[in-house]
Amino acid sequence: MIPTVLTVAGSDSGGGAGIQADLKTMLALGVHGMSVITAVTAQNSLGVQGAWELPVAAVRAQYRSVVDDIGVRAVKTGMLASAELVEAVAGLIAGTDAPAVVDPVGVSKHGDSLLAASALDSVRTKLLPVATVATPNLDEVAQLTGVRVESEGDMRRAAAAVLGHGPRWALIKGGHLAGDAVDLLTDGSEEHWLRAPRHDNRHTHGTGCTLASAIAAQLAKGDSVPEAVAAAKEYVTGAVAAGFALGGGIGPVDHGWRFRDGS
Ligand SMILES: Nc1ncnc2c1ncn2[C@@H]1O[C@H](COP(=O)(O)OP(=O)(O)O)[C@@H](O)[C@H]1O
Ligand SMILES: Cc1ncc(COP(=O)(O)OP(=O)(O)O)c(N)n1
Repeated sequence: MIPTVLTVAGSDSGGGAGIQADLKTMLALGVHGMSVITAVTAQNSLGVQGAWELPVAAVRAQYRSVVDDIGVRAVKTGMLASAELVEAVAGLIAGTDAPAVVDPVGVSKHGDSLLAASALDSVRTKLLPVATVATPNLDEVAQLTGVRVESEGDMRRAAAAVLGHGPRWALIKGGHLAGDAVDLLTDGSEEHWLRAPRHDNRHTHGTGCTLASAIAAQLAKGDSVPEAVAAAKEYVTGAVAAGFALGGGIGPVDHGWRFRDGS
């Protein structure tokens, strides 16, 4: 049977990040993607023009509809917007027997806030403890732990600080550093460095959502966490290399790159 994966995230009307990126990634990796929408954004290549949260009851109802009937092999979370939604989703994940990939989305590439400042504490104390893998970028590491990463050497300290909040694994994404695109995956005892060439392509909208969804898809197919992250890194690297211009600003990564080049 085709593995099922659930994304709990916000909608990006431009189709490059959020729910739309997640479902495209899941299709590309051969799993059945399903969604719980937490917020709707009016968004394009230039930034976020508006955002509206859904009521907690609507989020809970979507989650229950999917999990109680269809079932999930992995869950991925993205934009959760408010403390109330973070806490509700953390509670739902705690009651679900499936690995959870938590992308603690804080701010978009354009600098638009996607999470209320008042929700940070709930992310630390409620959401990170139920994560199988947490995938913060460097801005999110700084927001959540106070650790500033300026070089690869700082990434171990960042990972230790994230693990201190309870996820089983931390994946520190070095996408915002100069040089190779290097990420660090660790559970506190094993350490895996994932290194890929940095593609000199400004069309990188959606990298974080794509990586987290790819990890969830691979976990649903039965990979271990290190195997899932390695496969997801390969997928996102190809998607960044093939990112394309759309609108007047930053275009999306290409979720369909494997179909287009025939590999
Ligand atoms: N220009 C790039 N070339 C290759 N890989 C990249 C590039 N930018 C980001 N990545 C990779 O994309 C993934 C997402 O990282 P990042 O962009 O930091 O996340 P976010 O979208 O949450 O800010 C990471 O694996 C990172 O190393
Ligand atoms: C609705 C929504 N969710 C998440 C994001 C952030 O996506 P990310 O993959 O981190 O990509 P960038 O925004 O950094 O390009 C978003 N923009 N919208």
